[in-house]
Amino acid sequence: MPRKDEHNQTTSIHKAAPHVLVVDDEPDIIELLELTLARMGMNVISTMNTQHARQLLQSRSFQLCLTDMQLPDGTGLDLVQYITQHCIGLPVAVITAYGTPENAVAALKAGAFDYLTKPVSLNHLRTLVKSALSLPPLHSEVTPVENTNNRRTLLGESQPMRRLRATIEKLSRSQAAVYINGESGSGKELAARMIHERSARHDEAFVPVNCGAIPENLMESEFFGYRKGAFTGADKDHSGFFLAANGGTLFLDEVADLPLAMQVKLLRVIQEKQVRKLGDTQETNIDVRIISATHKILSECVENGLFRQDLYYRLNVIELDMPALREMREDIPLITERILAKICRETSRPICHLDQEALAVLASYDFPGNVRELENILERTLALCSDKKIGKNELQLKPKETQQSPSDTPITPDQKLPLQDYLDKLEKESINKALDQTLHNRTAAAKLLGITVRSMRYRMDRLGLHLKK
Ligand SMILES: Nc1ncnc2c1ncn2[C@@H]1O[C@H](COP(=O)(O)OP(=O)(O)OP(=O)(O)O)[C@@H](O)[C@H]1O
Repeated sequence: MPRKDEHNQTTSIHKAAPHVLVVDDEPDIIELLELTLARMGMNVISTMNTQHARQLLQSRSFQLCLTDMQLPDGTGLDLVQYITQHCIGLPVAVITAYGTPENAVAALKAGAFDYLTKPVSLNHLRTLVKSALSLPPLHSEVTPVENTNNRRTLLGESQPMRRLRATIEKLSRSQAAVYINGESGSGKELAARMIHERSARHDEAFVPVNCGAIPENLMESEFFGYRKGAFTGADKDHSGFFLAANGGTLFLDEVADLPLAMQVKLLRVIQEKQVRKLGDTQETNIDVRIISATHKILSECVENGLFRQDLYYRLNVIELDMPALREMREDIPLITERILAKICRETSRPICHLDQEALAVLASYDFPGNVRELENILERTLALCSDKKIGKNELQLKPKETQQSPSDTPITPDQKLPLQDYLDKLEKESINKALDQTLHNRTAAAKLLGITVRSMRYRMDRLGLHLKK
């Protein structure tokens, strides 16, 4: 009997059963998906082309859409784009042919929740469906003031911060690997937590790992765990980061610091979705979302041979750039007030405020350590001052910190500057010299310094240097 375009599994219809739209032109796959989903208690509607899928999406309400990539009248990607524009909040997953990872990445970038590879593994399908259906309801967090449920959020009302929060909201409705780039203290870990807390994985663990802080000889046992007796001192079983994060999110901070040998092992685990503890003979299936971050430029680490390109592509499906605090100066007063209120609450003291002059000093400061540095400055200030109104002197910013006394004299290490300040000064001088020599041609100056143009741009931004017009 010829297959009709639409199959309504009336036998399994239940009032509260989630509705799933399946779009595929292969009868075998439709049948497999219909059977599996019906057994999971879903109400399935199937169609074989994108045009009919659009009509169904317009006329009915669904809780999930599964679509093949290659369809007779278009691609699954078209459908993902249609859904992200017209059915906001509806998770859509694509089914890609084996060996076409670029399709999966394109779909994730376009806003797909996740992807399945053919031949479809029923285990993966079930996990995907359960995750998609446990997504929390969509809500807008473009304005954090509306955030009523006490979850931590990135503060700020500037354009970059509002855009960032909107992107985080979108990313939390996907399973894609996210790579967060930004300066130290700019909120990378907070962004990763926000993605996790707003995702289908919010009830499972968020496991943050500082890759730069683990001794190389312990890396494998820390990441993959071990069985009792695997080595001297292994007196009990240990889960390791991957198993601890199973079902949840693993946050790999300072990922550029992973040694190359460990990168190979990490890639294998991410690709296979299986982990084997040291001393174990069995692999365990894992379902972990990876979010990674570094203050370095990862693509440069790849260029320099310090980071594997294949792992870079796995981790960097979607890139999130954290703005530096000095790029959102207008937010400094608001963030300052919120941090002050928080410290006052935590230390049970009356709420205090900065006066206009003190706020102006902070608003013009460059914050190389970003919001973390602002937090430290305010904590120090409140620890030393009991007034309700805080003036600029109470902030105790050194002249260098207020950046009101730039010195043109060359500095040497004997001047006992903090190392970072000393290195920044040297870097600034070299860049300025190269720019002068090349009549402010950034590309030529970068070449002269033996760095890429991207690195040059990043360093100039970081040091607050501008090209002369
Ligand atoms: N926009 C923001 N609003 C409120 N708090 C922020 C914001 N950005 C950063 N913070 C706070 O600043 C501190 C540092 O943030 P976080 O640890 O997320 O930075 P990071 O980029 O991961 O730093 P590092 O690179 O050093 O690991 C945290 O207490 C965080 O809550």
